[in-house]
Amino acid sequence: MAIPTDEQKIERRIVSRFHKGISKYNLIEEGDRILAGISGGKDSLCLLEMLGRRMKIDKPHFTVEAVHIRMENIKYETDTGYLEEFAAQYGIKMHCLTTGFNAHTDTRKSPCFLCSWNRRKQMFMKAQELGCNKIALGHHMDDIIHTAMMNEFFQGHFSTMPAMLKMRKMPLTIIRPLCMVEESDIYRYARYRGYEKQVKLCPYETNSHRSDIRDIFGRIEEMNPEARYSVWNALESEGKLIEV
Ligand SMILES: Nc1ncnc2c1ncn2[C@@H]1O[C@H](COP(=O)(O)OP(=O)(O)OP(=O)(O)O)[C@@H](O)[C@H]1O
Repeated sequence: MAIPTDEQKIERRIVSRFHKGISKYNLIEEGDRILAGISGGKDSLCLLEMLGRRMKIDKPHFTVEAVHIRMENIKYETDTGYLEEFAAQYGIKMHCLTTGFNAHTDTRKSPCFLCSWNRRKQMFMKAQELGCNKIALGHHMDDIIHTAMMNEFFQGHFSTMPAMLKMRKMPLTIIRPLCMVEESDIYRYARYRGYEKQVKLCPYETNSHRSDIRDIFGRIEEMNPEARYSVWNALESEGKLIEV
């Protein structure tokens, strides 16, 4: 039997962790209509590829459409043609929407907050217009762990972005199917697969706390390579990964 290449090993690990996350947290059910949020970065492209491939497997039967949202007041140079073609490979329709916000109308809120709030709002509206019951986001295991650390150290509570979150006020559920996939695998897989890097020119993009936490957690993992599983188990045993 042929020895698997490094690319094949990473691919197998991503596919297996993607399936594990879906079944463990029951993220996809028969008849689901999923809208995937695609920024154009490696994580959401990987999400789209995995959903597209999973969709071809017989059970559960579900459908996927994708949405890419641009802010008219932010100089984002995403190649929408590339995103549409990428999605089309898997038989997925990509909707490209443009919206905007005025950072001067509410100076109490940061531009990042306003941008992400508006993006979410557009995503919810599009999902409802398309009759989707779920929205899939490309956050992976590292995002979920770093968020837990940020919430603990800066907000004073033990919580994170859950793998599944049922919205209370609308018939929508947010799912994070890459929740058990590690960022380093996505990073290497994206390079092997030649995912086109999108140019982000956000004038507000400074997320120093998050990148500091990433560095600190990297140090912790050098001390204990099992640290991520420890944090994950703590989140799971405290019921923080599913909100229904
Ligand atoms: N402009 C956008 N349009 C649609 N969905 C988006 C957009 N920006 C972000 N998202 C969704 O929100 C998730 C988290 O966004 P964030 O900006 O934190 O991404 P990220 O960690 O840089 O990942 P990615 O590599 O996918 O850009 C993305 O994976 C994607 O599912």
